[in-house]
Amino acid sequence: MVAVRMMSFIAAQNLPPSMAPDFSPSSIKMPSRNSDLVFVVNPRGANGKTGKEWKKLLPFLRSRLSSDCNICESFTSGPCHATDITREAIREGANAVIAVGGDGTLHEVVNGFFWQGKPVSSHSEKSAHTTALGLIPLGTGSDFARTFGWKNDPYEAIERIAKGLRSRVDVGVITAEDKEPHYFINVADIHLTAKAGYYASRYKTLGNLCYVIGTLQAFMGHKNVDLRIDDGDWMNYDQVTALCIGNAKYFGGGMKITPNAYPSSGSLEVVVLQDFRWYDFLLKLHRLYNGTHLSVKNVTSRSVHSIEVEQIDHGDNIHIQSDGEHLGFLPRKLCIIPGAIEMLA
Ligand SMILES: Nc1ncnc2c1ncn2[C@@H]1O[C@H](COP(=O)(O)OP(=O)(O)OP(=O)(O)O)[C@@H](O)[C@H]1O
Repeated sequence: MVAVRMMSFIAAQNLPPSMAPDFSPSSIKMPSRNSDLVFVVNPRGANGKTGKEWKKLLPFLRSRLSSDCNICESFTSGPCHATDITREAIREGANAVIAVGGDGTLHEVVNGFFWQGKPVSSHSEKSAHTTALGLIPLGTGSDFARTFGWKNDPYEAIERIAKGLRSRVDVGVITAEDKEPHYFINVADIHLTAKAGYYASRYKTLGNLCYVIGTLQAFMGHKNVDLRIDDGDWMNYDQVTALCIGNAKYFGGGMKITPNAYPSSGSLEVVVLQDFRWYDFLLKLHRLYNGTHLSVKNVTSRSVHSIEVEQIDHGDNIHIQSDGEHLGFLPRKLCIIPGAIEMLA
C-alpha cells in the first residue's frame, strides 16, 4: 500500500493552470478532509481523448467545485491502477471518488470499493460519511452512463457532482472457487460477446464501430456451446452464443442488450442468445441497439438475484468478462448486492 500512497494523488486545488499536471502519476498531497473529491483520470481513455478533455475541463471544474471541496486528481498509470487509487482514497476518508474515462475506468474504480470480499471503509473510526462513487463519462462506449440518459458531456457531469445528490446503486459480484470476488456495475457477459470485447479493444481508434468489428471478428472460428445454468433450478441451454447478465442496460457502444435492467432494481437481467451466426448478428443488429431483440427467436430473458453457469462440453474454454474486463473461464457464480454503493447521480 505504501507504493500506492506514494504515487496516487495530485491535489489540484490552488495550483495555477500553468502547473496543470502532465498525467504522470506523482504525489503532492493525500486527501485529508471529508470534502475531498478524488478524480481518477485515465489519460489513455477514448484513445487519449479523455486526457485532452480533462485538461480543458479542469479550470471550469476548479471554479465550479473548489469553493466547497478539495479537488484531488490522480492519473492512472495502467490497468488496475484506478482500483488501488480508489481503495486508498476511501481509506483516507474521501467524500467521493469520481471515475473520469470510460466503462473500463468506472469498472476499476467500482472494484476499488471492495477488498477481499468486503466494502472498503475509512481508516478513521470517527468518519461519519461513506465515500460516494461519481462518474464523468469520457470513454469510447461510456455505456453505463446511457442507462441514466447521461451523455459524454463533462459539464453536465460536473453539475451532478456539484449537486451532491446520492442514490444507492446495486453492484454485481462474480465468484469462482479459489478466486477473489470480482465486481461489475454494468454488464457481465459470457462466450461470444466476451471475446468480442477483447477484439474491440484493438480498434478503439474507430470509436463505437470497434464493438461491431470486434463482434464479427469474434465470430471467426466461434462455436456455440451447451451450458448448464442455475437461476433457481439447473437447466441445460443448447448452443449458447452469448449469455449477458446486466445490472444496467447497455454494452458494446450503445447496444441495449439487457433492456429491463436498472442499477437500483435489486435484480440482474439475464439475456441468453442461442444458435446465433454472424449473419444473424448483422441482420438483428438494429434490434440489439434499440433493445427489441428479446422477441427474436432464440433470445430469452429473465430477472434473477443470482445465477451459476457451468460448461457441459469441456472442449473449448468459454470466456467471461466483467464490464469489459476479461476474467478467465467458467464455472462462475454471479449475484446481485442491492444498494452496494452510493452514487452521485
Ligand atoms: N495510463 C494508462 N495507459 C494505458 N491504459 C490504461 C491507463 N490507465 C488505464 N488504462 C486502461 O485503459 C482501459 C480503457 O479505458 P476506458 O474504459 O477509460 O476507456 P475506453 O475503453 O475508451 O472507454 P469504454 O470502456 O467506455 O469503451 C481501462 O480498462 C484501463 O485498464
